[in-house]
Amino acid sequence: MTKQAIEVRDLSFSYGNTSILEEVNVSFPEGKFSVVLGRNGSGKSTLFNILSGMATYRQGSVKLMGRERKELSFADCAPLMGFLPQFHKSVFPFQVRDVVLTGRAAFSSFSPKKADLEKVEQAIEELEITHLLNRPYTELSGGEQQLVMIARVLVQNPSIILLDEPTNHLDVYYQTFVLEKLRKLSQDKFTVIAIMHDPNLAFLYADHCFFMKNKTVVKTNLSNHDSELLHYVYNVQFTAVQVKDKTIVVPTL
Ligand SMILES: Nc1ncnc2c1ncn2[C@@H]1O[C@H](COP(=O)(O)OP(=O)(O)OP(=O)(O)O)[C@@H](O)[C@H]1O
Repeated sequence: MTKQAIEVRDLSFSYGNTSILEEVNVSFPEGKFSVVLGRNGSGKSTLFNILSGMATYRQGSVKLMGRERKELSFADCAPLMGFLPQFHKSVFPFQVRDVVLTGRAAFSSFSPKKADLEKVEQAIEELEITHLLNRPYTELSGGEQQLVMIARVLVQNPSIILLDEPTNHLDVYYQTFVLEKLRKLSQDKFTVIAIMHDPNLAFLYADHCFFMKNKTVVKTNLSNHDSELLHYVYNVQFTAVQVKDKTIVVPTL
């Protein structure tokens, strides 16, 4: 049986009196690359903020590797989950090397060890951003900052990697580069869960796609590529076309 890295049961969440999530039930399988899609404001980031512990839930259950999320301490969570939030602005001109190193903070407190520095070098090399190593983070472009923040999550080496729009600001080369990397990480037994906006990139790279609509994750028997499901989620008519063994969808003209 497939093991679930995250199990969400009957989760509801409100900001003040405004209900954002209602009765969400979803499980993200371990060692797979899952993508969450849905229209703007459908609650994707809110769900991720709850999964990552940035927002606190009062109704329902969220289990990470079988353990209730709100009962886990910061130290419990660091090896379990790394999170790339949607917005990450720094006002301090720290060098890229130091920003990435903060991903090891939960493991090394204030005195990084040789192994921590090696992990930083390795992540920076893996993401092909060695040329940025000594640059102030605040002077980087949006896409460069995004890559630095992905490296920061990787050095944490968590079992579950949660990314809110990881391809934000990235050019086509880096979009495919990062998605390849995420797919490879899932093949290496990491659980990768990302929010994305492009259904085609999700279909090309992910093992599973989940759609949010009407404050919850859609339960459906329809396949991901089904134009009927996509119409329901996005209120746009889609035409599906076959490219080799892949299905691609385009808005119907
Ligand atoms: N801190 C907050 N206080 C009040 N309402 C909020 C807050 N954060 C988000 N919301 C509202 O919650 C709803 C869901 O927002 P959320 O950011 O989760 O959506 P999303 O699906 O991630 O959207 P997008 O695709 O645009 O990033 C929106 O209506 C938003 O205005």
